[in-house]
Amino acid sequence: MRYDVVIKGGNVVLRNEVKMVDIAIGNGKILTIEENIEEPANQIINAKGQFVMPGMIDAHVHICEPGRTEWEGFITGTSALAAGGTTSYIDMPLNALPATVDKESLRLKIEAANGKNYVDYGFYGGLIPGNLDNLEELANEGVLAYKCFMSTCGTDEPNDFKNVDDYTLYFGMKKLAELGHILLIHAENNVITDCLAEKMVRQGSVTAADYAASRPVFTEVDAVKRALYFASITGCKLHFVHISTAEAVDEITKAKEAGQNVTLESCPHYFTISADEFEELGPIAKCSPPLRGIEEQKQLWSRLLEGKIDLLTSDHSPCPPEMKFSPTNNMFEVWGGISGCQNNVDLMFDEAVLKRGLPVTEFVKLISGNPAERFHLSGKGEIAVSKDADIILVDPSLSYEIRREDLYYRHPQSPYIGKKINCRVTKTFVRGNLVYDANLGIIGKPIGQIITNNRTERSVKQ
Ligand SMILES: NC(=O)N[C@H]1NC(=O)NC1=O
Ligand SMILES: [Zn+2]
Repeated sequence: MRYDVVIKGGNVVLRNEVKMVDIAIGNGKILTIEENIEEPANQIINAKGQFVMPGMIDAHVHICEPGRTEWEGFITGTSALAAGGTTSYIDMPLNALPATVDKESLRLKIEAANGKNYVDYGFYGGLIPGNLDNLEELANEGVLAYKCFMSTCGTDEPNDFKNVDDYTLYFGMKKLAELGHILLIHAENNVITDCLAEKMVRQGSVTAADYAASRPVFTEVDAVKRALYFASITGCKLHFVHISTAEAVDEITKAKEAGQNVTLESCPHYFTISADEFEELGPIAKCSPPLRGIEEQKQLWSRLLEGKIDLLTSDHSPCPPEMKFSPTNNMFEVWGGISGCQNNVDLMFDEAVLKRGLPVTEFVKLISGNPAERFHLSGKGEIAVSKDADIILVDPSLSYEIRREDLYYRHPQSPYIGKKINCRVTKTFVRGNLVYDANLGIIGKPIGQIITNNRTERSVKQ
């Protein structure tokens, strides 16, 4: 038979081993994995010396379309994802307008996304005060899970997202437990962080260090513990987003060991940018929870290397440059969110695998296998026969410097500009289609397809 693509001679990262084998692809699927595939193919890729692995599944991305497309749109955001070695992502229910909190707003998202994605995509629904009765319709329309904020969020703009109160958190969990769905939680104690922020601003303490001090470690840990308790009595499955402290990881690990259905993610910036560097970089590196001190960062690294972190995600949360600027250098006034989704794979492969010796099979679980399993993306997350051919090539000997002009974001800003990375994503295939090549850039039309929560088959609505 004639294959569409054969990837030859790479170090292929399988579930539990790395093997030098060829991969044959047809109809978007992996058809054969063998040494020396000789059958003809329309496209033969020489992967010698490179790692061939499943593409990243970035389970935490904020595409701000519709409503705030000037912050980040599907075309620009997913170009960046493809260039960074991501082949699927899940879009957060906030930062677009309206926020994705009911059937109508989800339909607007689906409509806006249609035909504009270079990689495959799914959606989260939001849990906010007042939408308990909309959770089921969101499930029926195909959301992959739900997200809520325990810290303060949102603006006064109509239909923007809102953080939960404890009533909504508890009864939202009860409802989602009935629906069998996962609730993602941004865990920070809003009362304490808001009061500390107000106090800091009142006394004119508005530097990066002051901002970080207004969101201390214990405010993350406290929120994690409260959510775990609510989940233990409601039976809701939880996933904690962007965990920034070892103590929070430890609380979640204890709950897992006690039998709770709970997972957690962290993001490259918590491992690669310290609080001191935040002070030097300024607003571009502002996020919440804030970047932590070097000692905390070391502890977080040790948790990652011990296998206690389930997923790596970007929390790509972009905005226009003017929102990252304060004329009075007031760190509390600028947007909290880091543009980073183009440098998940290379940055963390460099830091975790090349510099710290994390086995590449474990790395692949963090970026692909675990998110696929957690969110039931059944055709994805692994290089295996019959899986989608969502495949990336990573050259471990190609170093490069991140330059502004190479970023595909709507606004090419990133705390990583100028950073040298000791490996490079050279090709990205989505269901067998080459969508990015390091020498050619983004290739062809946006071919990304929607992934819905139909658990038996992936339904494609395009
Ligand atoms: N609204 C929004 O994107 N918030 C994100 N930004 C960030 O730094 N943390 C978040 O949760
Ligand atoms: Zn986020």
